[in-house]
Amino acid sequence: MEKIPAFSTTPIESIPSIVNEVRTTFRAHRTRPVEYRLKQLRKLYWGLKDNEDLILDACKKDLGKSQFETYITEVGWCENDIVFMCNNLEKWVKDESAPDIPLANKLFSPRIRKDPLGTVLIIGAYNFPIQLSLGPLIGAIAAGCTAILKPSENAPNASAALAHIISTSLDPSAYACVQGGIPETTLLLEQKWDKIFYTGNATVGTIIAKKAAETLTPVTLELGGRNPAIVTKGADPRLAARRLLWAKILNAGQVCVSQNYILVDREILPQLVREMEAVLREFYPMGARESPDYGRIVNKRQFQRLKKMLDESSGKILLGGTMDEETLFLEPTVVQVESLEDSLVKEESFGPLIPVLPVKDLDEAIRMANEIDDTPLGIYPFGSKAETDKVLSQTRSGGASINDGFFHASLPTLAFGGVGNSGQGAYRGKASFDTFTHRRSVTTTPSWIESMLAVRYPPYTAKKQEKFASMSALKPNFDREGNFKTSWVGRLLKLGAESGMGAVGRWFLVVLLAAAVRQYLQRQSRL
Ligand SMILES: NC(=O)c1ccc[n+]([C@@H]2O[C@H](COP(=O)([O-])OP(=O)(O)OC[C@H]3O[C@@H](n4cnc5c(N)ncnc54)[C@H](O)[C@@H]3O)[C@@H](O)[C@H]2O)c1
Ligand SMILES: CC1=C(/C=C/C(C)=C/C=C/C(C)=C/C=C/C=C(C)/C=C/C=C(C)/C=C/C=C(\C)C=O)C(C)(C)CCC1
Repeated sequence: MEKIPAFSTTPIESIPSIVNEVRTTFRAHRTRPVEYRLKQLRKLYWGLKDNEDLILDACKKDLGKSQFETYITEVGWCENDIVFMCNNLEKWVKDESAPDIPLANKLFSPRIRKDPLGTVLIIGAYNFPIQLSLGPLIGAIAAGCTAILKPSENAPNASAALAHIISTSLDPSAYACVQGGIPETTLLLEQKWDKIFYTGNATVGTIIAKKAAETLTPVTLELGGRNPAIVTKGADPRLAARRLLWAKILNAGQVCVSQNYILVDREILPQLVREMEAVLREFYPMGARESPDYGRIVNKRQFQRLKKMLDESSGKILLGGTMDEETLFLEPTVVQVESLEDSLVKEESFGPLIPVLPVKDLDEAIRMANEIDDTPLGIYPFGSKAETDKVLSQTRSGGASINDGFFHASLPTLAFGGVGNSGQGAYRGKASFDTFTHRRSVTTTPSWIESMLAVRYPPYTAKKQEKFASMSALKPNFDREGNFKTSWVGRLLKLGAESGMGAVGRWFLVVLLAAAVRQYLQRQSRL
């Protein structure tokens, strides 16, 4: 197996010229042909495949990630993403015919062309250092952009592995990896970009959005959130315990989309905790510390931040609570918390801390969730269909998994992104292509149509305006009170019902009535 190269920051003075080179390549239109893009994606696939061991080793060193987790969430994930892109790209790059065009305007062949945005900057985060860096890069390549990737310096081995894979697999004049932390990223942000794609915390997200605004650069922000899980009285406590624990022990809880706290109906709290205890024993029969499947906190800074959160909590530890700073081990820890002001609820933990807040009913749970964070990245209600529907209709979030912890985020081709505080924009699957693509509206005016277009030219006359209105004015189907207006034929056909479903119901009754009358008449004629 090849050794992971040592992490070394990219020399600051070289950054402007690296950016300049990829921008020049974009301007030379080299990355536009779909064949070029496919070739780069295929090469990246093999770059990953040939370096799987390197990546497994890097993720183990950076985050104590098990081989299984690195495979399903990082290397296997990205390989599949590339194959999916390659299988669909030729279909997606094609012009789309524009929707909602009146028949006469079809003569101008209105269509949507898919243009690459240009030269883009991708800034990755440490917790899924491969997936969160390569996922957007795969989208950028597919869209025909050139790109600079800046992986997180807080996963230094993964950053070095990525730099190696990118420099040996991809066209170096179009794609480059800049390694480093704040000074390097700050200088990168000084350059002109056509899009910045950032994954990480909201404080830095704000810095990036402000900097991008100076040059009207579009941004995608994949941020965090205080994601609630809600467990109602009607939920199955065993199922909720199993699913929510899995969502919090993956990557030792360093998952943007896992639940930050659980609102649980007071009545079933003891059952839920009992089930959690049993599930943890099943997952880790020798304890989490001894398990080769359980990861570690990324570094001392994050470890101390998590320890402080736990120390400052006035909650009661129900399960777990052990830790070891030397090895960055933090046990999955369930804490019963009574206040929304508690340190474990006020901030995103981004670690294996699991505060549970007892609530009196679903209404209280929804009210609390909206008070804590009204636009989290995900929401996870467990309960009956009526209860989970109610949660969806009275909250907002980037995504949601009903009766599960972040299942929606484990589907690789489902668009993924936040809303409000948890971010803007989305990617994965086709959305990764779309997020780096400009949908350019294009028409072609045929020469032979000129005489018909004369109506648009001066001198303007009332007759011309009348003609134009007769061709283009749409008739409203609503009155001055804002009510829907149907013609008498429509009203007759709908048998006076307000809605389509109402009309179906009325027609059904008419048919039933007619059948009954017919049967009655037949019986009468037989007598
Ligand atoms: N929505 C998502 O997909 C997603 C994924 C992962 C993490 N997150 C969120 O990110 C947070 C954790 O990640 P993090 O931010 O601690 O990761 P991090 O420390 O890896 O930082 C993220 C990136 O920001 C850069 N950065 C840091 N300070 C900067 C500055 N001053 N200027 C410019 N760039 C700077 C880093 O170099 C890094 O590349 C959590 O809130 C988590 O929920 C969101
Ligand atoms: C199809 C059949 C079946 C179905 C089987 C199914 C659906 C199995 C599903 C297994 C799953 C979902 C495994 C889970 C994998 C988890 C993954 C990939 C996690 C990913 C996590 C990610 C990407 C985290 C991201 C974090 C971010 C972005 C921020 O930090 C049967 C078996 C039911 C019947 C036969 C047919």
